[in-house]
Amino acid sequence: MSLATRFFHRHVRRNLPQYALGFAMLVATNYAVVRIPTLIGNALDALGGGQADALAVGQGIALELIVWALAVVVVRTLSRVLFFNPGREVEYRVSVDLFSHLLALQRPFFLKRKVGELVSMATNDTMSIRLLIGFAGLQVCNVVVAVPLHLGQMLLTDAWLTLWCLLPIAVGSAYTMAVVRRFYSLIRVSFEELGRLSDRVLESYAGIGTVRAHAAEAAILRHFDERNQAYLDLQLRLASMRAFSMPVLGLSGQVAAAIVLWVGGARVIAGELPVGALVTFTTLLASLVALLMAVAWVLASVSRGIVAIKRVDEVVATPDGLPVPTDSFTPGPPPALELRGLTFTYPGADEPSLRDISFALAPGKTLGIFGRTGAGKSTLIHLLSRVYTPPNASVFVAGKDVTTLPLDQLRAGLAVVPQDPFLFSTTLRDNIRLRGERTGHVRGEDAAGSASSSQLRPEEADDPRLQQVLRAACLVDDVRSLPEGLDTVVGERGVMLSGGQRQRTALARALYRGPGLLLLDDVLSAVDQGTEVRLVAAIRGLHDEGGAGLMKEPATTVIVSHRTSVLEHADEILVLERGAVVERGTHAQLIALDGVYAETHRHQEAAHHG
Ligand SMILES: Nc1ncnc2c1ncn2[C@@H]1O[C@H](COP(=O)(O)OP(=O)(O)OP(=O)(O)O)[C@@H](O)[C@H]1O
Repeated sequence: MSLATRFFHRHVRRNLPQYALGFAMLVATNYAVVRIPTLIGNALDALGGGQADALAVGQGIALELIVWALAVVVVRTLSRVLFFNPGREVEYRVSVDLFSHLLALQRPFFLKRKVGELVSMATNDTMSIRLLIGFAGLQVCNVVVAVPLHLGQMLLTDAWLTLWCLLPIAVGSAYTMAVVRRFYSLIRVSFEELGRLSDRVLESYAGIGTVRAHAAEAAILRHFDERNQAYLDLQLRLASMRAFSMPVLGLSGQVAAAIVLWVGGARVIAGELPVGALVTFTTLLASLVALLMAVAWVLASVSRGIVAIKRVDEVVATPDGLPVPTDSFTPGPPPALELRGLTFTYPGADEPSLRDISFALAPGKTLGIFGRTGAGKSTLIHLLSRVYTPPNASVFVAGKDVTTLPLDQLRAGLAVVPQDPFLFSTTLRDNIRLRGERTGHVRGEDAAGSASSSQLRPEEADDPRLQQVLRAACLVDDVRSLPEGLDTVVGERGVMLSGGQRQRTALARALYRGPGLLLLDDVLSAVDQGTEVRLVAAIRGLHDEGGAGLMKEPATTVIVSHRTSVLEHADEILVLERGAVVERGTHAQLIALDGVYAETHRHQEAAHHG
């Protein structure tokens, strides 16, 4: 199926009735527009003919003119509404389509495409599509209706004159088409340049703290200026192309008008053409030239719209890269977790980041992952949470190969707290509740109560589960010190919070969902040792605080850390080096082994006590 057909079926087809009605309105508008000059010509001929009832005839025609003019106002307005509104609906559908597909696309896609480029696409390109479908669609349909009607009426008025004036108009139109073709090729470049410009702005904004800390404002401004200048140059080239094409078409219209006066005037003098017919003809010609000039203008919108449709389609047609699920998964009780000889190489990398990793973790048990920086710890978490897809038959959750499971089902049963968690610029409460629902093996008493919304008012802050989670994540004192407590808006990406508070908020978010599988990627790196001890105890004890715990059973937990104190109570610890397991066992076994883990433990203990 071609892109045009696909786009039509997906986004435009359901508005066909409106377009059909709008088209009928255009026919009516143009019929009236063509009829008016004919009436004016008839009135002039009646008045100049010297008959006794000339005045009455002229007045009758004047009244008819008023009726037609009013009709034009009504049908023209309707035709605009019937074209412009669907244009907005199409823009809405394209935006939803693009956004939902972006949500489905996986990490490798976002490594290739810049955020600014995608933001520009979601705003600038969708707007260009709206202009194509609404404004340009109206103008193009108008021309399709109006040009034959105008030419038909001109031919009826005087065929010979019509042929004469078509010549310069054809030359002007050919020139405009050539300009439009060049215009089209530059539009794509201009869209890409705008994407790069947006990306530069976003990146500078995101890194504004670093820029200021290094007094790098001038360098950043210079980079921005380069992109901005490139964009400006392109826009100026496009504007001058458009600026030239209009007057050339206008000139061809003036030449045609001069020919009409020259040739037509001679025929009027020779008595071969009534004056009224000449007036009708020149009015129709002026209207035709105005139409063609509007088309020259609209063709720029058409070019932009077509380029935008292609660019958006490239994203929407990008496969999500996920294997087709053949099995299903019901989020619920803590699952068993197993790795069988997992080896993984990042797309485009030469060396594997994980080599032949195997372990089996029973439901509710805790696995610790220890290793130096770059050892592959986060990669393991990425594969368990399926940020990247592991090779077939290497990662098993509840005995099922994760590559056979639908991603949404798998993710509904797990919670991952990444190393550098993301907070939304909303309240602390909404950041913790996030989806306003829970899916895991949570206690029954409040499972129903808070599933509905993330819009709790302050007086409803006593969602018991939220309070439990705040205690577990050691956030109670922090919440008290915030100006509006849980209703404090934490700023862009949580700038109002410290690194440790952000980490604990992300931990609270994960615990709130009561996941069966909990994946913690070095989440305690920014908290002090005292808080760490309390957090570890809380994560381990969530299920058994004398029946008041968050979960019925302990979650199956994978916890990554540089600190041996965090991993002390894990049921098994894997020590990774350059992607491979070099030591494994419980804390006590690893200390007895006296390898890299034991050595680090001694250093950390000495640092802590010394
Ligand atoms: N997207 C990627 N593409 C290619 N290589 C990557 C990618 N992400 C990580 N790597 C490489 O994989 C290896 C393991 O990285 P990983 O982030 O898993 O280490 P880590 O143990 O979590 O380190 P740290 O403790 O510093 O977070 C590193 O050599 C890293 O350069």
